[in-house]
Amino acid sequence: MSADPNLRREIPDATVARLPEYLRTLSRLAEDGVLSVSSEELAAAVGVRSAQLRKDLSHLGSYGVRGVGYEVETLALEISRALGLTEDWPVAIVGMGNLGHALASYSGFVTKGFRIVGLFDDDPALAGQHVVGVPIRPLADLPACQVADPVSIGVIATPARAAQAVCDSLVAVGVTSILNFAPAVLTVPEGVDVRRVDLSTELQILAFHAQRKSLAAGDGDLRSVVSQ
Ligand SMILES: NC(=O)c1ccc[n+]([C@@H]2O[C@H](COP(=O)([O-])OP(=O)(O)OC[C@H]3O[C@@H](n4cnc5c(N)ncnc54)[C@H](O)[C@@H]3O)[C@@H](O)[C@H]2O)c1
Repeated sequence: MSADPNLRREIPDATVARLPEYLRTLSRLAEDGVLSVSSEELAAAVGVRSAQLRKDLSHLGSYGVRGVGYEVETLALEISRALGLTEDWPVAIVGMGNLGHALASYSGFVTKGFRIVGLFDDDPALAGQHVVGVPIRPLADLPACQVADPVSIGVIATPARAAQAVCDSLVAVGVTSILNFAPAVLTVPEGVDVRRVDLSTELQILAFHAQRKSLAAGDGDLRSVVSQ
């Protein structure tokens, strides 16, 4: 049942994208005192086929036990390890407006191994304020902070027009993982990973599917509204 850390790099991206969902479900089961779970039960709870789940978990070297299934805590630990969540990930957030405040205050980060070590904003009115015990500093302080407590992951929550410059500042101090909330496409050197979170894209995809369902149900009114 143990996962070989060397297998990490061989886990397909599509599987990696499903692992957080498996982990979330396993954590809920553990909280409910469930000790073991079959692949069918876990797959149903997550909303994937059980063959898919078994294949995903086999990439971690985790095959379960016939007739018993998977031990909930062991599997949760294996997935956490595969995702790198058993390590400590120091995070800096740049842009401490509405979104930056909400992200910094989200306690779920802490329990998943992400530790906020730096909060940055160029608005002098925010300088010196504390969120979750961390002071907000101007971005010019980033290099000094990087020496004191190096950042692994940078989160960009500034307006789009500032995002590339902020990204460059993060890359300049050696940050190689960036989560970008700004609606801007960032250019980064090789070896730097950028993931973009875009709520409006997700909403547009939902709207597309909602429209499809309405059209399939013969809702002619919506068709005329959409085509205007
Ligand atoms: N991805 C999503 O789903 C999602 C959701 C909401 C908002 N957003 C985006 O997140 C960003 C932040 O949104 P918000 O509502 O928090 O905006 P906001 O205006 O409340 O906050 C932006 C903050 O960035 C700071 N800032 C601007 N330029 C900076 C720079 N060069 N260096 C450091 N700090 C700088 C500003 O002083 C401000 O405090 C926007 O780009 C917005 O479009 C994304």
